[in-house]
Amino acid sequence: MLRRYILLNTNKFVNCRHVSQSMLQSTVDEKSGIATVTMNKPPVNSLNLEFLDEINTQLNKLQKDKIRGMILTSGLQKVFCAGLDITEFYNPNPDRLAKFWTVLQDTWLSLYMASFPTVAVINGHSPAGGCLFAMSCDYRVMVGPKYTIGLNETKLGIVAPKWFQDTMVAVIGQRKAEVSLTTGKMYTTDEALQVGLIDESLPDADSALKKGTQFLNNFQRISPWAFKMTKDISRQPTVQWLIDNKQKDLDFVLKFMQSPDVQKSLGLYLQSLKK
Ligand SMILES: CC/C=C\CC/C=C/CC(=O)SCCNC(=O)CCNC(=O)[C@H](O)C(C)(C)COP(=O)(O)OP(=O)(O)OC[C@H]1O[C@@H](n2cnc3c(N)ncnc32)[C@H](O)[C@@H]1OP(=O)(O)O
Repeated sequence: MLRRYILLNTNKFVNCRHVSQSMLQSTVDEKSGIATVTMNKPPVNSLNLEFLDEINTQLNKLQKDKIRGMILTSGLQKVFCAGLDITEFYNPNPDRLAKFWTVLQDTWLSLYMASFPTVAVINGHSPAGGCLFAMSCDYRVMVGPKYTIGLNETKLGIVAPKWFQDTMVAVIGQRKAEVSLTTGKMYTTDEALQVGLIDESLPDADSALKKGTQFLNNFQRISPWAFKMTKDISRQPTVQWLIDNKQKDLDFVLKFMQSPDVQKSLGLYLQSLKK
């Protein structure tokens, strides 16, 4: 269904096609063909099975609609995305955990290999899976200086899977990624800019959205086909492992997450979050 829609929040698009509205709001600017996808799952945009499924469905729809670019951002006050929903891992139902992990794999492949250019406007904290989503976009603009971003899995007593790690290596390089991953480092906006984890830092969400749009406008004069082929060649080494090893990756997660030591660490971490 198409209807005129004015996006509330900080984005000020008029003349937009409203694509969907639930935990995810998506609007397409009719003139530029740029979609703004806003995650809106209070309190922290944690990625559970249903939310991931919705994100993946939306990404596939935008691809079919042949949009010219996408901004991924958050509708929440101070969190871009808190990463994977830890309750999916704690005392899990194995069938649900398997579905959850498979949808995560598929969503990451859809985002990382999107046929259109993508920008993450990181308008809040972005730990773990939130950082993965941001790193999977083609450009990152972060609102500073008070938010943090990074792959903090070791701090939870868990391990970032190979494809999370490879995504970080592709952005900041092997050495910096190794130190960052082993220490579970959360970077401030300034540190993230210095290390190359983000491309730009802006003082407020409005200017960050403008910057993101400016980046996407670069592609007005670039053939979508040339863009996609170039991105595929550049990203193929990072995605190929997961494409070839989806079942192996899933089996490992199922085993790892059901081990008593990991469950104990997760329980303690969840408790500390509640405090
Ligand atoms: C082989 C490998 C196998 C598996 C690999 C698994 C990989 C996992 C990658 C991940 O993404 S794990 C998730 C890691 N995420 C985090 O560590 C983030 C934790 N959260 C925070 O640091 C903070 O919540 C925040 C900075 C994002 C926001 O802070 P604030 O605005 O102060 O909110 P609260 O901390 O008060 O949280 C509100 C509410 O939300 C709950 N919550 C927060 N994060 C999560 C989460 N990721 N999953 C589930 N629930 C979360 C928190 O417990 C609070 O709940 P209440 O019931 O107390 O309201």
